[in-house]
Amino acid sequence: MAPLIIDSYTPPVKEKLFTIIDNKAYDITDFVQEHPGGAVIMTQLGIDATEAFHCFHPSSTQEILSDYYDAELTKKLGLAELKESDSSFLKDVRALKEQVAKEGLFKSNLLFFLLLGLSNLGIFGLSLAILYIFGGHFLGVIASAMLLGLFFQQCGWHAHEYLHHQVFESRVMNNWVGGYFFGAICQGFSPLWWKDKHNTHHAAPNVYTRDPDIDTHPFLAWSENAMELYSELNDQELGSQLKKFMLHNQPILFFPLLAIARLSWCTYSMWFALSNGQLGDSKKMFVPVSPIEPACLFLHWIIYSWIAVSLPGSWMLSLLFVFVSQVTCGILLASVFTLNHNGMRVVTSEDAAKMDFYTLQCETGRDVHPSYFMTWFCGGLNYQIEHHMFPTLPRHNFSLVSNRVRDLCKKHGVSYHCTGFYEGTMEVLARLDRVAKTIEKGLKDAPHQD
Ligand code: HEM
Repeated sequence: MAPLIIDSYTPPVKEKLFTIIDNKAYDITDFVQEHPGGAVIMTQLGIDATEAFHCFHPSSTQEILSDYYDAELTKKLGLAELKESDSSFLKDVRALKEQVAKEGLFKSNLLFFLLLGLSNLGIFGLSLAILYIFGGHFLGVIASAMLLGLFFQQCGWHAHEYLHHQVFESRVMNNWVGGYFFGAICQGFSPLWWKDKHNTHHAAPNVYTRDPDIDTHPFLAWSENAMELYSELNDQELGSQLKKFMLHNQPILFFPLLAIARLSWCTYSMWFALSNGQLGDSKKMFVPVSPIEPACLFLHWIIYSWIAVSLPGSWMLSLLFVFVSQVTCGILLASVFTLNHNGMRVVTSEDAAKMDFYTLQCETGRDVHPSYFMTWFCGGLNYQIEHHMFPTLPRHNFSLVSNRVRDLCKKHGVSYHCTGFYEGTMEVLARLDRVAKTIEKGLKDAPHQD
């Protein structure tokens, strides 16, 4: 199943950073620090990046690719002898992608996205109207704040699809409407922080140490591989005791943690935007952040604070408004988000290198049975497998390709998991429980060092 036979050629070129695109090797040693897409490029070092490359770039990037083509590297890699990928699944998915493009399914219906955006702004308007009329009563405040939480959640989905370039052909328009407007001003998330994290997740979903979405230690451990992170625990230290407590109770702590997810993402966003993409970590790769980002984020917090403090009742009602809107959004966003991959197979980098790009995407993703409500509520992310295979496919066309993806998976014996919202949530909790128990047992059985 291995997509390209590059492993055996790796040793002579270790000193260079390279990646393979369409059977050619590119020397990206000096380019990685300047890469406009940031650190995601590091997930594709020394491996076949063909699919990832075509997923993320406009066709214009192809023109600058030749600047990095390395004849010497190519010679060392013996690329002349490289044969085409031997994964029949990969070939079939490429053919499906061509067919889907031929049918025009990558083209978005702008009216659909306009109505979707307007209906969500309607939810915001309703939240404000309730606050205006019933803002002096705690029930009115709770109802308004819950609607605001729903509005925030839906803005997250809008930002997601625009920043995957599903909507407009113009990347600039997608970045403005989805990134600055829905993402930063309405939702309070930095579009670049999100892209940096989310695109890395797409390039390496559920790959241990590479996918930032499963890097939730010490709050939640998603795979037994995380055992190594607990091996140094010392019962005398408060920090260690706390980590053990979190691990032991992770299925119970899961929902309270979801509730603070939004605040955590907003904090990271602001930090990312103000630290020019480095999050205070000097080793993190530089991502140039436009000053428009922090400006939009400040605007978000000014408008939000203004709404909260201008409530007619006491300051307790203002606090209630903030609390309920944050918790509602955190739970609504994260309960969908965790269903996408959590509790599904987690692989090591070595395992991932042996899988082709699409097998990795299918086997680590979970679909949730679609209905009009579910697809709206999840922002189309209930078609997670299809979304990962074709990230630029607009939400309204997922249903037109999902059967074909499922059939291909069946034909090639690749896992395709689709379940209900409740059953998926139970799977996530069961995984948390199993991982916690396995790690605890491993720690108990490990020989003690004196
Ligand atoms: C030599 C190889 C590469 C070159 C020359 C290159 C070049 C670029 C350029 C010019 C952009 C800006 C595109 C735009 O204007 O929208 C970009 C963005 C990006 N690149 Fe690369 N890239 C390379 C490899 C990769 C690889 C291997 C990955 C993936 C895993 C990757 C992921 C991305 C992502 C996620 C973005 C951000 C896209 C967005 O803003 O929506 N790149 N790259």
